[in-house]
Amino acid sequence: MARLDEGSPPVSTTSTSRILVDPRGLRASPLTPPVSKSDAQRALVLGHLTGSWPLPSVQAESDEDLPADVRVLRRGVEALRLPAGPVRDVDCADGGAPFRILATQVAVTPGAHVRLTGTPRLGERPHGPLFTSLRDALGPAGLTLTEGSPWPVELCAPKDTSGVAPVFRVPGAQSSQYASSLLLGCAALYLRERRAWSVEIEGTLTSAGYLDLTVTWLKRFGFVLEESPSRYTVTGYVAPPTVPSLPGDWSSLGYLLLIAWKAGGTAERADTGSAHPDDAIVRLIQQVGLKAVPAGSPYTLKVEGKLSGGLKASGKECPDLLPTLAALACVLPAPSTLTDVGILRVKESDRLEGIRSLVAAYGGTTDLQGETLEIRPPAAPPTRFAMDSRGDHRLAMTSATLSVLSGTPLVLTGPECVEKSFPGFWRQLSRSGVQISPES
Ligand SMILES: O=C(O)C1=C[C@@H](OP(=O)(O)O)[C@@H](O)[C@H](O)C1
Ligand SMILES: C=C(OP(=O)(O)O)C(=O)O
Repeated sequence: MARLDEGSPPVSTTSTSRILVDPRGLRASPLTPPVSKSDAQRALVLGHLTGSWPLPSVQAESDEDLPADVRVLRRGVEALRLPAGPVRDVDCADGGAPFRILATQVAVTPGAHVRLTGTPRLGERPHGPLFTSLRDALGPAGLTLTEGSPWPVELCAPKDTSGVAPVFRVPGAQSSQYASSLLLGCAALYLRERRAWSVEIEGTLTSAGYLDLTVTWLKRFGFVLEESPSRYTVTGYVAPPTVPSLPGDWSSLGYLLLIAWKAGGTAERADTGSAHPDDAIVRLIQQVGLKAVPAGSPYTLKVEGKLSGGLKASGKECPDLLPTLAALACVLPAPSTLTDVGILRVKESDRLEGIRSLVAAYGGTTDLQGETLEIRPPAAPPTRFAMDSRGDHRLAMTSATLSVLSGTPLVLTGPECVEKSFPGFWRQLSRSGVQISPES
């Protein structure tokens, strides 16, 4: 598979449609995020493995608000639930976590034969260490995994894995999704074989909070684990009394809390006990004078305060919040610093390059030293700015958030990509009085 190296050219946009985002008539209103795709993906796999299918909490979501990545994962699991037979095709679209999670689930489903495909961009994101880990552990039992260029990725699962050593080894750099995917595989293998299966992580784990989220979901569904910093072992299972429900998405709440602050509104479905890494937004905005406080109704927050100083945040802790925080950095009175930004290069687009382009489009400047990006806001905001989403949902929503925070109209190319994690984003923005219109 092609590798993404530093300096790869920006990915061209997948859509040429353009909208004008005009934030000059803001009004206070309640804003609602979609269900969290990271939580829903884990819950869907675990519901499938433990007999909760269809998963009630995903069924309860309206179809139009269900993130595309959740639909991808659900389709993949449905293919695995069909009787063994012909090869099944599953299109993973642009979903990194769905693709990586499904690859392992196919590999651990006895006799499954699945061809996974996706966008060109998904194909060039790194997956090799996960494939190597699967081949090393399950190859001796008969797993075959073949890669096209880049698609399809075709897996043929062994019928019996009871004779192999019960451990997956995987590097922690590049993506936590490898380890999360393999740990969900351990849950499947534990249930089938009733023997402990482990994931061993080599080196430092990036985005560690997402593996913690996987562990939390395994426990919610009744799995027993032994944990050390580099080894996670599934050792037991006791069915819980009820099937856990799903929280709202903290990555989406990142945009909505900032928009709610500017518009004087509220953000709903904000469960601070959800264990999602992006709930860090509540703590991080305190650095610049903002405070998220309960707004009366359950799980509802409003944001109070006046902007001051600059921000510091790390891509190791909350990679998906960095674009949002970069938008906030553009309207702060002092420079901000984002550290460990290298991971952003291998997301749905080269987000490091995307953030730098957005800051430049808004008139600010950036300075990249190694893995540290300094963002300096412009002395005076532009009267209007333009941005191309490059097919990346977070760049689209981040650009719109900057438009709202600064009161500056935005011409955005490629707005449809929000579908991946937050299909109702433009509807929510309209509720805050933002005018969205086609731009020719
Ligand atoms: O496991 C997950 O659900 C995710 C893990 C993170 O990816 P990496 O671990 O590749 O940084 C995050 O960026 C992604 O949006 C979702
Ligand atoms: C990186 C993301 O997702 P994934 O890796 O699942 O494509 C994201 O949603 O920002």
